[in-house]
Order: sequence, then C-alpha cells, then structure tokens
Amino acid sequence: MKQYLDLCRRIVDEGVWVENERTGKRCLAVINADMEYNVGANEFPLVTTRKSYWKAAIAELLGYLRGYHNAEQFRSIGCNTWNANANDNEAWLKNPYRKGEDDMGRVYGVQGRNWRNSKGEEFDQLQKIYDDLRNGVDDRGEILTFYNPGEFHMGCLRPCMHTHTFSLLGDTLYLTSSQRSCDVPLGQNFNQIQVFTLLALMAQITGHKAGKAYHKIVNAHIYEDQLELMRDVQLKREPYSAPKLHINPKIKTLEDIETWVTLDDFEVEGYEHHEPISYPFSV
Ligand SMILES: Nc1nc(=O)c2c([nH]1)NC[C@@H]1CN(c3ccc(C(=O)N[C@@H](CCC(=O)O)C(=O)O)cc3)CN21
Ligand SMILES: O=c1ccn([C@H]2C[C@H](O)[C@@H](COP(=O)(O)O)O2)c(=O)[nH]1
Repeated sequence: MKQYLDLCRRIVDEGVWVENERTGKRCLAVINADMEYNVGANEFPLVTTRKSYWKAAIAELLGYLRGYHNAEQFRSIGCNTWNANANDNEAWLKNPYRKGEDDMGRVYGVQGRNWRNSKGEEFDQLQKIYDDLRNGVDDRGEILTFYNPGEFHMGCLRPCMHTHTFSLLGDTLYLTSSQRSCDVPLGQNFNQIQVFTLLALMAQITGHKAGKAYHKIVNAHIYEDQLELMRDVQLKREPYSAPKLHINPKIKTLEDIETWVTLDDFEVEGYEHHEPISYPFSV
C-alpha cells in the first residue's frame, strides 16, 4: 500500500500537466514507476485508503485469460469496466470494424489467445507459456503480449498493461508486467490486483511456487477531475495492513480457468478499508 500512496503523492507533488487529445482532459503525469508485489508472502496489494472492488478486477483478468472480446462477456462474470470503452467512445462507434453493441474488437485477451499473423494464422500465446512452464521450461521468451500495432485500428482501446513476462528460477515463478499508460486512481487500483493474481494463478496451475511480481509503469497519471479527491481525501487517510488472497486450490489447469472458475473461487481475508471514493472515469 505504501508504494501506491508514494506514487500518488509523487504525481501530486512532481507531476507535469499534459493535454490528452483522446479524452479531451488534462492529466498530471510522471514517467516511470516500479511497483513490486510479494506474491510468495501473499501480501495482496489491495488499496485500503478507499474501498476497492477487487472482485471486478479479478473478473477482468479472467476475461483476458479467456480471450473475451465483448463487454457483455465481462458483465456476465461480474465486471462492468468495459461498457464505456465498448459503447460510449465516439471514435470506436464510428469504426467499421466494430461488430455492434458491446463489441470491443481485437484487444487484450483476443491478442493473448488468438494472435494473428499476416497469413491469418493464429497463435495462442498463453497456451504456449502454460505448456512450457508446466514442463519446467523457461525459454527466456515466456511472453504474453496484448500489444499488436498492426491491429490497433481493430479495437476500442490500445492495451494499457500490455505485456506479461514469466520467468522460472528453480521452482519459483516470477512475473514482470509492463504498462504504457496508467490511470492511477482507477486503473492502478485494478492493475496491481491483476498482476498479483496473474502470478498466483499461473504458479498454481503450473505447479510452482510464486515469487515476486514486478510491475513497470511508463506514464502514470491522475486526470484533472480526479485530483482533488486524491489530494484532499484519499491521500489524507492512513492505510491499513495488507490483506491475503485465497484462491480455490481445486483450480489446477488452464482449462479450469477457461471453463468453470468464477469469482466464488477467490476470497480475501482481513480486508480493512476506508470509505469508498467514486472517481470520475474518462472514456
Ligand atoms: N480512463 C480509463 N481508466 C482506466 O483505468 C481504464 C480505462 N479508461 N479503460 C479501460 C479499462 C477499464 N478500467 C476500469 C474501468 C472502470 C473502473 C471503475 O469504475 N472502477 C470503480 C468501480 C468498480 C466497480 O464498481 O466494479 C472503482 O471505484 O474502482 C476501473 C477500471 C481500467 N481501464
Ligand atoms: O488496465 C488499464 C486500462 C486502462 N488504463 C487507463 C490508462 C489511461 O488513462 C486510459 C487509456 O488511455 P490511452 O489514451 O489509451 O492511454 O486507461 C489503466 O490505467 N489500466
């Protein structure tokens, strides 16, 4: 929690104002933030200085791992975060690749599970990583990337947290996640849960111990309409200690994640938090 608050404080104290054309809003931004989560010690990085809707964040991750392409699929597993980008963004509504209501296009998990080359052949990046790790193999290229510049025009948003690299040292699995753009009040609240949970889940289904997860953020920002709430409310609160995440031990394979896992398979123990804060969202 301290590293999250340090990042928020750093943006408030040292951030530079930048115009953002896509949203039409200004952001206070810093460049380069390194976050580290101790998954092995089960220090779940849940924000405690406001109520965090951690289940929605895990649902979003499950949707990515399943290759979801539609906001309705996300809603059906308890996640509302893609409604606005799928249905309220002018540029996407006019895009000829949009296949109607709720379609998100070729973003995130679609790239992770159905990457396409110029011949139309598809690659399942996650399956390859899973098969290697289960066999104890790390070929130094265990990379799940959602970043496909050749298909940006076919999706509602370029991926923000775009690349997850897995590494095996002995019987311990590590994760390094890279993010180009981070809405710290809203997005980071979810993203740090997702980095942690992704490593915990992959370690569990590939039969390894979880080590640390390293989360590298490039542009970390607070939108102008979020600043007051962050500076004058959230940053004035004292954090509580980190809760623990419990994942159903019956989850043993990638197929389990693809087929029957729900939010009931995740529990948080010892989550003490302050009152909710509702931050404005920019589409
Ligand atoms: N401007 C922006 N910020 C983001 O963080 C973001 C995007 N756009 N677009 C794509 C996804 C969607 N994400 C989102 C979208 C909404 C919430 C959100 O509204 N969170 C609320 C309530 C969550 C709930 O009730 O389930 C929160 O208080 O955390 C969080 C992340 C993260 N990403
Ligand atoms: O997982 C996510 C997804 C999105 N965001 C934020 C970061 C930015 O504020 C917007 C995306 O806008 P771009 O103009 O494409 O950078 O969404 C996030 O923090 N985490």
